[in-house]
Amino acid sequence: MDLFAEDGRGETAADAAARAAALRAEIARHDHAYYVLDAPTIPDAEYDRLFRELQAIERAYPALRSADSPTQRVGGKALAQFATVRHRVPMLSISTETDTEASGAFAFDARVRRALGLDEDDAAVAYAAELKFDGLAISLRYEDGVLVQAATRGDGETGEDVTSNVRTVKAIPLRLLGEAPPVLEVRGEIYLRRDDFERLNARQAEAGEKIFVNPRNAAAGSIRQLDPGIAARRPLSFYAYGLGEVAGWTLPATQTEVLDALAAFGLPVCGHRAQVRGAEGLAAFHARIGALRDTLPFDIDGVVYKVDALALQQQLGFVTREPRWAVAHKYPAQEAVTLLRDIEVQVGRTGALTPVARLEPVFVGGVTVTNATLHNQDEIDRKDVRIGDWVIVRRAGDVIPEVVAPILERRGGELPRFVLLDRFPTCPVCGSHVVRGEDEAVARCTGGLFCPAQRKQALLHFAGRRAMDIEGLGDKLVDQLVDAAIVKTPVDLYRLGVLALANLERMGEKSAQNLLMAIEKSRGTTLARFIFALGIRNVGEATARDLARHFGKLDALIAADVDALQQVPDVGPIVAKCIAEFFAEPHNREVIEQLRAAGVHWAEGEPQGSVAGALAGKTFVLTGTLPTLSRDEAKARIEARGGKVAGSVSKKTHYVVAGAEAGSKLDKAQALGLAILDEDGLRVLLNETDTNA
Ligand SMILES: NC(=O)c1ccc[n+]([C@@H]2O[C@H](COP(=O)([O-])OP(=O)(O)OC[C@H]3O[C@@H](n4cnc5c(N)ncnc54)[C@H](O)[C@@H]3O)[C@@H](O)[C@H]2O)c1
Ligand SMILES: [Zn+2]
Repeated sequence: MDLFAEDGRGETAADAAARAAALRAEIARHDHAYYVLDAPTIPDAEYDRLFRELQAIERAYPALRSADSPTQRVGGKALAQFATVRHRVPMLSISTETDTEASGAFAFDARVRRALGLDEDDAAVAYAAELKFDGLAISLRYEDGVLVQAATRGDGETGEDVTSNVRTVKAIPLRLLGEAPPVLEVRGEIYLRRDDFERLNARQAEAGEKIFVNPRNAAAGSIRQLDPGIAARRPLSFYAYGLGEVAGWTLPATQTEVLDALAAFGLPVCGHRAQVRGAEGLAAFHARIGALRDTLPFDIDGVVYKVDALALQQQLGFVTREPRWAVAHKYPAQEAVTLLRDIEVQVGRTGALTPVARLEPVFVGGVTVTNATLHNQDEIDRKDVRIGDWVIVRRAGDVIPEVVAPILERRGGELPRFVLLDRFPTCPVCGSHVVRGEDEAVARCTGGLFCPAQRKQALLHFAGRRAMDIEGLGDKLVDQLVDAAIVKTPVDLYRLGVLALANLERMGEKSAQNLLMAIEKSRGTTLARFIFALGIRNVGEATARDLARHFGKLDALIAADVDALQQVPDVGPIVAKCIAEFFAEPHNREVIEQLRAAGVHWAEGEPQGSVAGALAGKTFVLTGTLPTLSRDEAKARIEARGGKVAGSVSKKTHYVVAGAEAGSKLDKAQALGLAILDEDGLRVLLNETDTNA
């Protein structure tokens, strides 16, 4: 027989029963993922919607309200691996004011006043207003001032004994300050700061371990670790916000004084709290903290209002799982679900391609978000995000919105994996080909000389003192020239006239003339400088010099394959690949041709070939700082030619290479009358100075 047929609602009641059962099953699944596994699969806002729907059905059909409904109890469940702790004073949940606007404060105040039997003539109620920390509730039991036990909330009646993990949290005192009572149970929240969370996740990713969805789950996952050694390595924080069992202590009269007392015992109590009066006071606090929220170093999901007087709290009491004297007043959620419509890329100043998610617009963290970063291909693979997925988007603080994870249960059928290089074999900005090094997470546009996205960076490098040395062509000028589309590639510099410059802001005739002269002067250069000026990835000044010496002529370098390039001392497979890829891009070769046609020139030489063995049997000692070579570079060069580098000066030393601030080694070398070289002298010996360098 249909249980609900007799209430006259027939179909509807049966439907409601089916819907309630489905919701309970779904909520139970999410509770397990959230409270037991610390790995939710949907954002809290989504969960809250399901929960409220179930509450609404149960209100309409009270017969459906079963003891096992998630609406009737506090969420968690103890992990079997931990010993259980019976809470002598239950740890409850807090009801949530669904309205995120100021009116939420008025609704709560009205309920409190009604329950206390106050009318309009009665004075405003005093409240303690606090932050709602987004972490894990914990109960700390101090006996005679010593921490003896720490427990999670669990189902509110029994929690998990996590004492050894909690002992590793530095913010939690192991012994209270001052005259501590025989028994004092402190309730509070263990949380992770946002920066600590980012660092933790970066470390987890590097070690190939589980990535946490948000700081709350990371904090909960850390405290519910079976190995306290792991908890100890997680930088957890703590704030106290209330009391559990207390014995041998006269309670203060208000929540405000309770927190003052806890602070005096040496427990961390958050400074963002206030004692306020009436709904207006609550609403003002909500607004003030709302404006501050993004700048806080940790996540909050709202504020908590508590009736300040403990006597009034007692009078108000509890309903099922929640006290009547407190409420959580939330802010717009920092996580939301939306559809991932497409993945595009953004090309950075250095040519790095960053995948960007194009989203169905969604309101999250107080703004409408349409784009979110996906970081790089590795992240996309790790999260297994695909175009067409429903995804969780997170925007917390001032951080760029991020796609956290796809909701796999909502993936309709097979979606193709996203492979950046397949989708973008060429740069969307300039059409040059895109490569990704084996050792690199990042894909890059190879059109360094040509790509508009890389223009400013490329020009600044080209003009640099150690490259083409164009004096006066700095940041601001490059910005102006590029923004006004006067200069697109370095070739345009050699086509500049006074007229084009005259239109620029803050550019007098004198400085225009000077700049043109500097550009003119740079036409005559060396091959080594020119190669360096091209801005080939991983080709620094020293490598450019090696390449110039080894190949002698630019065309020989352009024609060299990866094997030929690796014949050059210090050029390994990665650098060789970067060079080959650069010259393989027709856009780059075009710009080089145009530069030569514009009169940029250098003396070409003969290839120097291998220089191995030239310094065989010679011993060097390095001291002080050389102008361009680091200690390691100098050593590598000497050794590449068969020489030896020793640590101390003796009669057997052949050469001492001395740079700035050389110490006692130089004195000793002088005393022994040894040959002393500066960097230029060393280069002569290394056969590095010829017309090309
Ligand atoms: N995404 C999911 O799958 C999923 C599943 C289950 C629960 N949830 C989320 O968990 C929350 C419900 O859990 P809940 O029952 O723990 O309620 P709650 O977290 O909303 O509120 C109660 C808790 O607030 C904390 N709190 C923070 N600051 C406080 C302060 N100043 N004073 C007192 N308490 C303070 C305490 O830890 C307390 O246990 C909801 O936000 C829900 O969305 C999400
Ligand atoms: Zn490009």
